[in-house]
Amino acid sequence: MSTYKYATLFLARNISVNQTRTFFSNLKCLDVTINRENGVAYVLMKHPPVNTLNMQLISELSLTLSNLEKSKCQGMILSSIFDKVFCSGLDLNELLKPKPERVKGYFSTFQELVIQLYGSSFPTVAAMTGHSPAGGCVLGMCCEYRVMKKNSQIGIPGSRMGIALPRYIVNLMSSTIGLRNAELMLTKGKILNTDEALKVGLIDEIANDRTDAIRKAEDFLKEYEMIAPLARGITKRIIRRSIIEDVKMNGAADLENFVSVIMLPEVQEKLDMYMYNLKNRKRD
Ligand SMILES: CCCCC/C=C\CCC/C=C/CC(=O)SCCNC(=O)CCNC(=O)[C@H](O)C(C)(C)COP(=O)(O)OP(=O)(O)OC[C@H]1O[C@@H](n2cnc3c(N)ncnc32)[C@H](O)[C@@H]1OP(=O)(O)O
Repeated sequence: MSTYKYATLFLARNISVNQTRTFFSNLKCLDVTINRENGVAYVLMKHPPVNTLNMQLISELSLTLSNLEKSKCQGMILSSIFDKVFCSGLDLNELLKPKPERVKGYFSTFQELVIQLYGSSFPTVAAMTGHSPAGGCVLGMCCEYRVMKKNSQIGIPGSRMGIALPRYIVNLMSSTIGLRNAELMLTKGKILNTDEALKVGLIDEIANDRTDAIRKAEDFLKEYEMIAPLARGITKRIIRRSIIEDVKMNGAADLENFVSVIMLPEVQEKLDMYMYNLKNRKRD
């Protein structure tokens, strides 16, 4: 990230660059810094133009989470350097005309990332600086708290793309917004605006801009400063155990099933049309 962007991010919140340290310098799609004073990690996605989850970004997120676990970080804010988009979801190019082994590896890496983020021992907040469709929504749901910038959109359009979602994604959505809302949202492939998302509990707070989103994320983490990390972590794992265990038990079969559906000609046709519409839609 440029010095200018660091300055705007940190100075806006009264944190000087000297109070932070760069955690990794060799990441291509992420900026990771840790505030020395409170041990909070800022993990900012920076994969232009819209933080599409290609293999590199997924792998870097996974590596970063492993390292944050080892470093005993006190909390993590997952965000984006882009003002309009938090994360545009999985890379549609990976889903179009895929080789079975490649697409299997891709989904398996994403599935592992989901479990890692969902099961992390430290508190996690998504400061969603903009749109968060599909995989972006999933990253947010894996965090414990979600702040989203106003006038953004969030949801999982799987049904609209002709794709039945894997079981762990359905479970994740159900545990976030309840079974009834999840059923309505996922069967329709509904995308919600910020107010609708707040109403069903898909997000917890609305922010005016990215600085406000980060500040609200920090406020959430501050509430844990006086809570024993071990007790907190164990409690979180107990609450989240059933989804994690379910993926361990059924993830492989789920994946096989999912890959065979993705390869179907009618699904490929639908995805192709979806991509065509994305490339040719009127930009706002
Ligand atoms: C369906 C598969 C189910 C798999 C289930 C497996 C696990 C479950 C996980 C949950 C489900 C995940 C499924 C997915 O994540 S599939 C991806 C779905 N994502 C989307 O539908 C988002 C599509 N993108 C947008 O709506 C917009 O790009 C935006 C994020 C709102 C940003 O709009 P804007 O700022 O106007 O930017 P552009 O639209 O111009 O985009 C710039 C550029 O990037 C390309 N692009 C955008 N998103 C993707 C993507 N996900 N994959 C590949 N490419 C993407 C876009 O086409 C533009 O390219 P060009 O400049 O060449 O036109």
